[in-house]
Amino acid sequence: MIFEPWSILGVITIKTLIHPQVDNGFPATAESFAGGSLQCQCANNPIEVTIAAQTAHNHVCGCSKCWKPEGALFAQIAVVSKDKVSVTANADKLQIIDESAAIQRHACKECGTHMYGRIENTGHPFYGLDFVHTELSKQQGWSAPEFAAFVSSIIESGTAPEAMADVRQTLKDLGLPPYDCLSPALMDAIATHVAANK
Ligand SMILES: N[C@@H](CCC(=O)N[C@@H](CSCO)C(=O)NCC(=O)O)C(=O)O
Ligand SMILES: [Zn+2]
Ligand SMILES: [Zn+2]
Repeated sequence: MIFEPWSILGVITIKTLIHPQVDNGFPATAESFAGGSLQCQCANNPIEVTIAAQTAHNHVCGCSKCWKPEGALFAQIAVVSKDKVSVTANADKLQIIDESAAIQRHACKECGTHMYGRIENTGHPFYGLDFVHTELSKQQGWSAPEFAAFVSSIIESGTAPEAMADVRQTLKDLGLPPYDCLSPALMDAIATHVAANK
């Protein structure tokens, strides 16, 4: 949250900030968009990851594991088939943050930016999909965010529980329905996978 001095008649307005890519609205998905590249935040020799497809299920995520830019309350993250993801520059700078996590996040050793998250467990409902932060791309047209996931989890990273009503209302106003896990469509997909593998 920040205090903004654009008050009218001396009333100070408090705006809840979610993520720089959504705080002032966001462009719609470009239907003909077919991919682009992501760069880490190093000034020299940035890692480049090329994504040869449009992304899907873009969302803001409040979990403590997804990479967030400085000062953001949420991460913004989408999925794409892992077959469409390749490291095209400075791969030697990548390291896996936590090998035991379901989503293994490959991050820059120098600037800390997460470049892609990969699921190695072939039995995981989302095996085959990589998690990527399209805000790291100079191209425009990536799939637009659709919902907010793991909203209550921001409390784990220090947000006061009393702020949650404002956070949820801000997300609704932005057109990002808030959920405390994933969206109903993704939760249904997980449950369908579990049922099919009993
Ligand atoms: N309260 C926890 C939740 C973490 C969590 O379960 N995150 C999800 C979503 S990440 C992308 O949307 C998940 O699938 N995590 C698996 C993993 O990170 O390996 C917290 O905040 O940490
Ligand atoms: Zn870097
Ligand atoms: Zn997350």
